[in-house]
Amino acid sequence: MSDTVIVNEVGLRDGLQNQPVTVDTDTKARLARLLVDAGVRYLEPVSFVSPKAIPQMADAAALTPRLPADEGLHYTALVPNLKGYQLARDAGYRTVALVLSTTDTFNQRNLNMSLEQAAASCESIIAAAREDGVATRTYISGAFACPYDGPVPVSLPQQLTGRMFAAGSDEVAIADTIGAGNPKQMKDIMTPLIREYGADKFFVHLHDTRGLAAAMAWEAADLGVRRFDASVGGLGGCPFAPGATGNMATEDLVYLLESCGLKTGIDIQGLREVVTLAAEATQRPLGGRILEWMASQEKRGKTPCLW
Ligand SMILES: CC(C)(COP(=O)([O-])OP(=O)([O-])OC[C@H]1O[C@@H](n2cnc3c(N)ncnc32)[C@H](O)[C@@H]1OP(=O)([O-])[O-])[C@@H](O)C(=O)NCCC(=O)NCCSC(=O)C[C@@](C)(O)CC(=O)[O-]
Repeated sequence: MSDTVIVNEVGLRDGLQNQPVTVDTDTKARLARLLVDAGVRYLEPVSFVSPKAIPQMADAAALTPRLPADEGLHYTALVPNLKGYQLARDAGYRTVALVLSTTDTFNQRNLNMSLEQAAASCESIIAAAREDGVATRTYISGAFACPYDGPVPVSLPQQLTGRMFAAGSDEVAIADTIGAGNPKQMKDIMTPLIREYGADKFFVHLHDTRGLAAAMAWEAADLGVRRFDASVGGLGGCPFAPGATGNMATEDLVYLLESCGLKTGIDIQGLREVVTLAAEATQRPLGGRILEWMASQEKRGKTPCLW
């Protein structure tokens, strides 16, 4: 099992999409630069969605050419439908993230589609992307619980994952949208999926609503998952998922993984600078537990020693 982990930074997309303050394009570009300087190599900075649904993402096309172009960076754009896919492809994205939720209600609220319509829409996007040589990652949203209908059986995300792989999705991201899952559920969902498709096909996307994100991330890592989403400072949440608080903070995920011997290539001190700018831009306090601890050490005149 590899000890290298891909951490996909979704702060600029998931993190900023539901902030009451719309962060301007210039600041988003500065945040991206700081993230890359901190060692982040995978970023999901934009979504090509209806500006009426998510005004905070209306600058996706304008932001794209302003993102760092260093070698070795991997960008993903979230797309909710074929139109979004075409916009992302035309903007130059070589990987797109699709969204399929586990219930009719959630798909309806998020995409104005039934579950069946959303699944069929994902299938059309995947087919188009395959023709264009664009890679696809499909989010199975509400994999642990639906924000509207409550807990979902483990068979449901498994079945939708199978359908998306059968359609040709390159990867699947298992998402705990409202942070309602637990490590046992993680194990129950992921074990058969990993056995069937291989751990390297999966991302895990966690929200830390009830404080179990770190335990779930570690459970997934223990099962062999080496790809995670996270959001700097713990920004985030789907605007159409009541109760969705921030994503697992990138700095907490990095601390968890690195302290257990896995390699992320991301520097927590570097992330601190991103969090400072993100907090200023969103006008709210931000930061994971590890940053709180570091600040408390410094307050006592100590240099925080992480490892
Ligand atoms: C899917 C739609 C568009 C359906 O919305 P609709 O109103 O049914 O769409 P429509 O096809 O009737 O079009 C309505 C208008 O939107 C335009 N339009 C249509 N599509 C696009 C597009 N792609 N980009 C830009 N514009 C678009 C279209 O051209 C038209 O413009 P008008 O003629 O009125 O001027 C809408 O519901 C939507 O954009 N939803 C996005 C919702 C969203 O972004 N949610 C958050 C992301 S998911 C998430 O955060 C969860 C995740 C991934 O992080 C994982 C987890 O935690 O679970």
